[in-house]
Amino acid sequence: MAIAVSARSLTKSFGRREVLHGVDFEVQAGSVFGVIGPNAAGKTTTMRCLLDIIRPTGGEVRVLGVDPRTGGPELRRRIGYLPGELFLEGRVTGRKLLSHYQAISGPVPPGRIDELAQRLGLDLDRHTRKLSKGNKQKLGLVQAFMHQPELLVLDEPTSGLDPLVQQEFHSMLREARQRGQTVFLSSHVLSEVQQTADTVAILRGGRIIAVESVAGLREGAVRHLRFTATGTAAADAVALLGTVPGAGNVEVLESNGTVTLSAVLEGPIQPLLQALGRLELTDLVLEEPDLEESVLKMYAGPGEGVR
Ligand SMILES: Nc1ncnc2c1ncn2[C@@H]1O[C@H](COP(=O)(O)OP(=O)(O)OP(=O)(O)O)[C@@H](O)[C@H]1O
Repeated sequence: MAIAVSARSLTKSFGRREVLHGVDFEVQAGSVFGVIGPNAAGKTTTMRCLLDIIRPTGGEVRVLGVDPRTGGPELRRRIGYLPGELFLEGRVTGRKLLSHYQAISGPVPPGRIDELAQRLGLDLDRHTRKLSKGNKQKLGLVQAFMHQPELLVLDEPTSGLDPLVQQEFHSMLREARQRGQTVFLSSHVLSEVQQTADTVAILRGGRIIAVESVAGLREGAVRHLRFTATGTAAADAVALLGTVPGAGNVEVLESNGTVTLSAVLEGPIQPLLQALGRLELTDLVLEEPDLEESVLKMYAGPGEGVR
């Protein structure tokens, strides 16, 4: 599959201080790639290198097959960029500002700006400097998405958005992916990346410490489960669960001829389902995996343990 964005041994220093220490990654075309990491990890710096807002000190970057240093306006038009901090101080309406951006970004399908603004609940006729933080963010999103670019680079896209608008944004991401657009986004929040990305990279202290498929993370993640069965002895149910790889922390409650077991599962669910198929179940709850714990393990450096 084609690679839409790549970085090889990317370094960036500000003065004598190196903040990216040799970052490597590849983003498959048509995928959603999420970079998560704590404050000052280097997420914004990496994105700025991709857009040639700043220049790398060393290493190699390719964006849509081009070196961003030589891509110029032609490459810029193929990208939609939402910066982490938007400065919208002009005395213009959102509509006017977007039509100005349109001259730079290239053609926007008719009706597209109004459609996006309506979906996000943004009033385009208000002056930009009077907009709240969340509404400025919406304007930034419309600007990034409006010309349906091949690549979307989104720095903390949901920051300041309320949960309903976040949902709408997630739908916009899904649609972009279905259209074959590539998305490179950053976030502090794993749950967001978990919902939207195919691949997640963990950036910490200017280094990529892990790149994982979200499906892989999900498979290795801890899930909580609970089930109730009839016609079985508690000891037999516990023994059965003991045959499932990755099942542990088993707790049992027996009452009125039913047995309720709760446990955690750290591994694939298929063996669990096979084992449970041998029981007469009256209830089963298998929670959505919490990837937080898996990622915390990655955040922790050698000897630091999980915080
Ligand atoms: N223009 C600059 N001059 C000097 N140092 C900078 C500059 N831009 C970023 N830095 C430093 O580079 C490091 C990485 O910053 P960056 O903004 O890339 O992190 P981030 O992962 O995006 O963090 P956050 O989540 O807080 O936005 C920080 O220590 C920051 O202070």
